[in-house]
Amino acid sequence: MHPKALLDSCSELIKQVLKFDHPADMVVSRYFRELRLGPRERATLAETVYGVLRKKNLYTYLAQHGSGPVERRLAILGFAAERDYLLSALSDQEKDWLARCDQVKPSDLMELHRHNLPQWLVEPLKAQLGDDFWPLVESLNAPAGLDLRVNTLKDKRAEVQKELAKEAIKTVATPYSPWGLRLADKPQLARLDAFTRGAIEVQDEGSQLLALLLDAKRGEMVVDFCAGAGGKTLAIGASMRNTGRLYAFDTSGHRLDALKPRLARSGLSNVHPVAIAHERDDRIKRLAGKIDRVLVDAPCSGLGTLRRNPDLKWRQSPKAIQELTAKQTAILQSAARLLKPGGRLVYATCSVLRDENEAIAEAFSAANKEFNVLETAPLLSQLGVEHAEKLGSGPYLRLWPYRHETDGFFAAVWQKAQ
Ligand SMILES: C[S@@+](CC[C@H](N)C(=O)[O-])C[C@H]1O[C@@H](n2cnc3c(N)ncnc32)[C@H](O)[C@@H]1O
Repeated sequence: MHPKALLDSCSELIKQVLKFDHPADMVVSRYFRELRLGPRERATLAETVYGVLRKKNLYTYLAQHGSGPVERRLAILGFAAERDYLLSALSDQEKDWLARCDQVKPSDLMELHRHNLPQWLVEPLKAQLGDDFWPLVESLNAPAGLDLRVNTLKDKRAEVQKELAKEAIKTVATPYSPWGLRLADKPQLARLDAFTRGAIEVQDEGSQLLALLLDAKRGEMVVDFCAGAGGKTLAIGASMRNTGRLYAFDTSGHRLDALKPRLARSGLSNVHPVAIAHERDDRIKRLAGKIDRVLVDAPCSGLGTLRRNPDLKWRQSPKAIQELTAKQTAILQSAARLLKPGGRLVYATCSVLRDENEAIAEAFSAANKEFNVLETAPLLSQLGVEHAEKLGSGPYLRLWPYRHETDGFFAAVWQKAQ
């Protein structure tokens, strides 16, 4: 594609994404379906759009000056390709403006243009993180790597690693999860035999650790309360060695449908997907007091996944967080009713906000004296995780992209009294 046409496409896609009426990944995929593009052009388009979302405050500030439609100026600033290629698409006036933008130093900028966050997010993060605010911001504004989870029902991690190496795919074992492989690049995975036979799934190491914390065992009755497309369900089913019964609940039948092909590949037959109307659905009530382990991977702001979903910081709001916390509290309370005496409850989110994490866990503990908090670090050590003490914050699991190279995650674990 000619650079001028590619830059025009970038501007058009940025215009669509910045309406924020749909998630960015959905808008990008729809655009790709409509236009016939090669893989390199797709990569440039997607990286340009994501780059603009990551640095929206800075680029909007720089784009105040210059000429032409603002989306075009944003596309020029974020254009994810060689500089010479970009310059060949620009007018002389645009080249001059870009040269002036290049001369702006970080020290000339206001804080807002350096952290690229909405103001409502800055105060809670600074209060929580202190000096770690800037390392967190930098890590959230960088692209994420790619992790795989090896399905240990099918193969051992070391064997899959060798198999991938034969396909020239370099990986290293993830430092904490015993099931994980971290990829050096982003190869096409769907064509690999390891993928089609269900030996690997894409899953961030942090997500793997949440499933590990449930420690589901052979023959147990287990519920994944907010199973979605089943990323964690698959890991839990494998740790149950395909025995017992694993209910995958979700209010979205559409998401549960996406679990089905993954289940077929995984070789699991102990998983029972159930679309529920809400967290007080009668089908859940029938299971009250009968379940050994329950995972609540709660609907949340997703602010721990900004490396992958940078649009979320612009699509969330204090009001949305308030509504989410009410929902999280209600779901956790209903899910807890499922547990047998002695059973384990895990509450998890991919948010970095205290309100969605510690605050929910503390309120639950205060209102439910029969549930005792278990410290996550010793639990993970017992499960073979090395340096698990680095993953804890008080009794809870807290993962941060700048410390652990995972998305931002939280988990609290309780045991119901006998
Ligand atoms: C964080 S996502 C789950 C991701 C999934 N566990 C995974 O590992 O891929 C949260 C899920 O909660 C579901 N959800 C929202 N409200 C719910 C409710 N009241 N009861 C059960 N699930 C709910 C959403 O549809 C969404 O799929």
